[in-house]
Amino acid sequence: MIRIEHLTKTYGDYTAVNDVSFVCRPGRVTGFLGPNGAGKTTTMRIMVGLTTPTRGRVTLGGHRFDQIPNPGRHVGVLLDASAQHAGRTGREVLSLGARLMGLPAARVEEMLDMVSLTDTEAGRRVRDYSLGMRQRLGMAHALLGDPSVLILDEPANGLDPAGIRWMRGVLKGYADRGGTVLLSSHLLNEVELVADDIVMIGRGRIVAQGTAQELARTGGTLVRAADRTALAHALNAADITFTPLADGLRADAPAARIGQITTTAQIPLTELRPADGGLEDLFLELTAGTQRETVTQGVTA
Ligand SMILES: Nc1ncnc2c1ncn2[C@@H]1O[C@H](COP(=O)(O)OP(=O)(O)OP(=O)(O)O)[C@@H](O)[C@H]1O
Repeated sequence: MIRIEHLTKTYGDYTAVNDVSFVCRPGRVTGFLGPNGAGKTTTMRIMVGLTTPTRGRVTLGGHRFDQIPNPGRHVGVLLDASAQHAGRTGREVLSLGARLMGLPAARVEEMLDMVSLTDTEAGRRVRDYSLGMRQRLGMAHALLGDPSVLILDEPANGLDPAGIRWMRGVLKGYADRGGTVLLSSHLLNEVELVADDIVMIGRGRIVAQGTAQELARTGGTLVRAADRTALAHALNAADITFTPLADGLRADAPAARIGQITTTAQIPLTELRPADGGLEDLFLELTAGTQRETVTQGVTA
């Protein structure tokens, strides 16, 4: 369990992280989603004691990171795939980690195998690794001590599609065995395919959090009927807000509720389904103004 409570980090008069609170639960993957510069890395660095918070605190299994003896046995960390010593080989990086954590040498080979780094690749210096290979090595290092918590900053960066799928499988399997995973990304589709819970951050503040299903539902329901006037009238009568679309409308209520209302009002529907891109719309909407690009209508289609 990771518990983040009222975390704030300021640099001079700039607030990088602003009163952030959330919990990551065992057996679940928590996606930490936000555009560039939102405050994800800063939050994660505070979690593992690399940055001091201005206010608030983080506990991992009830303890601050710096109070955990042999932290690698409890918390696996991958913050920067390029942080490893460039002059060491992948195998040396893992062997050193294993020795520091008091693990048998066999664990190194096990991990190399798990992340599919071949014998030749493991013998190459990290400076000659591709970004994807560095991420694999970083994952091996994070999992080396068989920790119960994983903190990963953009771990899929640089991985090819097969690598991204592999990573998803590793994280899901890890959570299924009871592990706690926090994974950051600025890419929604990367997160929504693997996360059970999602925390969205924009300009240092949490803008939404909940289960992936809950947040997807906030996309509302797409509903179409031949008689649009009758449909709008029925929704108004039921106090359901909606947004008119070119050939239908998006109602701010679950599909089951809309179905109930339109059935009672005897309005034949031509379409009724959760609105497309619920999470994506929400992400773009909630972080609008916190992004560098201007989000214009139609871009999300
Ligand atoms: N040491 C520092 N001094 C001043 N500002 C900093 C420092 N570290 C981070 N920041 C600022 O804090 C903000 C949040 O940065 P952070 O790296 O946490 O964002 P992020 O969500 O991880 O972004 P990205 O997706 O681009 O990695 C940015 O505006 C960044 O410039």
